[in-house]
Order: sequence, then structure tokens, then C-alpha cells
Amino acid sequence: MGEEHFLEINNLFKSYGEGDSKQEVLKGLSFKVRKGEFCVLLGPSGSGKSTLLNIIGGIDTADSGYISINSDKLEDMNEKSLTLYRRKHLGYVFQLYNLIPNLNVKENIEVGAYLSDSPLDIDDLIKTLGLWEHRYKLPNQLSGGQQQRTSIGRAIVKNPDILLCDEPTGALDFNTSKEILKLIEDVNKKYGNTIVMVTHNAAISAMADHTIKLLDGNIRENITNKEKISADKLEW
Ligand SMILES: Nc1ncnc2c1ncn2[C@@H]1O[C@H](COP(=O)(O)OP(=O)(O)OP(=O)(O)O)[C@@H](O)[C@H]1O
Repeated sequence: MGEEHFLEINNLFKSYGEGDSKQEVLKGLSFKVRKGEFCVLLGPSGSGKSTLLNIIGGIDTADSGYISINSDKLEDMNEKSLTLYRRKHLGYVFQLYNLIPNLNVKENIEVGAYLSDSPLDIDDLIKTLGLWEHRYKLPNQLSGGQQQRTSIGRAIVKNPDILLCDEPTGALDFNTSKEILKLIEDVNKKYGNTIVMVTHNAAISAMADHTIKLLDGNIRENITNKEKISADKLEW
């Protein structure tokens, strides 16, 4: 794959509502992400970040424009191939973990593995996640950070081409947030997945290869970061 562009967002428009209540949320966005890149979508509340992430994730659709991954256009896919695409190529990490409450850590991660033809080694991954001694605990026996580690495990175990993260540290304190960001950084390095992370925290762009700053549905800045720093050095 090398340096070629892998994920392409082309002239994307999206609005909600009709007539007087119509709201333009994305106003013609275009940018490209390279394979293996750590890309941050940064912007204030309401700027359209989650909408964009959901369209990339194939769980919402654009009004016009397109997303292509590896030269495949999402909009050309029927429902069946879109489902397969989501299952095989995407991992999703949410702000509020969304773990299955009556399954333990290991079983929650196994759910992700079950969806893949070529999952990562689960025990090895649980160790990378720092969850080995917690692997038989249920989500309600875990801290917020441990729950988020588990949800990252569930998303990454299928070794997705793209890991989409929507405010993954939004519900966590400063130190735990940094641990989670470090884990995402380690995962990006170890497995080479392309990462697209939504955040309103500008400090996080210092650890990213690429930052897209959104404001009112437009791209305000498209920045390549040549001197990124490690997550454990971030301050905010
Ligand atoms: N399903 C929907 N129906 C109607 N309006 C929506 C819908 N989803 C989002 N919006 C509106 O689109 C705008 C952008 O929302 P979006 O969630 O993409 O922003 P965001 O940048 O992710 O914000 P936040 O950081 O608060 O999550 C908001 O004004 C929101 O009210």
C-alpha cells in the first residue's frame, strides 16, 4: 500500500430536516487519509464531526459526494456488501463503551473476533490492552478506563483497516484519557490500522499525523504534523 491515499472523502454534503428547519451539517468536505495514518477530526460541538464519522462508518449516508476506501465507493455498495464492509474493514470505539453487560472482558472481545475471518490472537491482545488480570470481570466490575480498553479490544481484534473513534476519552479523567490515547497510539504502531478519531480536544492533534479542523460543516484547516509527540507527553 505504501504512501498512497487509502480513505478519500470527496465533496460531501449532508443536511438534516426540511424547509425552514433544514440544517446543512456538512458543506462540501474533501480530504484524503493515508494508510496507517492517525487522523484527528477536531472541532467544536455541532461542527459535524460525528455526522462525518458515521458516514465514513457506513451507518449514515451523505446527500451528495462520496467516500471511497481502497478505491471502493461506499455509495455503490448494496446493503449486503455495506454490511460486509462494516464487519470486515471497520472497528468502532464509542465515548460510552457500549459493552455487553452480561459478558466478561474476554467474551466482549471474542464478540469482535467472531465477526472476522482473520482475528488477532485474543490472549496476546488482552495482554497488550493491560487487561490480563481483569479478563474474567464483567463491565460493571471495571473502571471507565478498563471498560474503554475492552471496547478498543473488541474493535481492534478483527484487525480492521480503519478504526473509527468517537470521543473515546470524552467520559474519562485526564490521566485515564492519556492512558487510552497511548493505547490507541500503540495499537496504531503495532497493527498499522488507519485511525480516524473525533475529538473537541485540540491537545490531541499533537499526537496525530494529520488533523482536519472542522467549523460549521466546513474544513477550516487540513494539517500534516511532521513532529508528532507521544500520547504520554500530551498536556491540556
Ligand atoms: N439525526 C439527526 N437529525 C437532526 N439533526 C442532527 C442529527 N444528527 C446530528 N444533527 C445535527 O447536526 C449538527 C452536527 O452534529 P454532530 O453530532 O455531527 O456534531 P459534532 O461536531 O459531532 O458535535 P458534538 O461534539 O457535540 O458531538 C448538530 O447541530 C446536530 O444537532
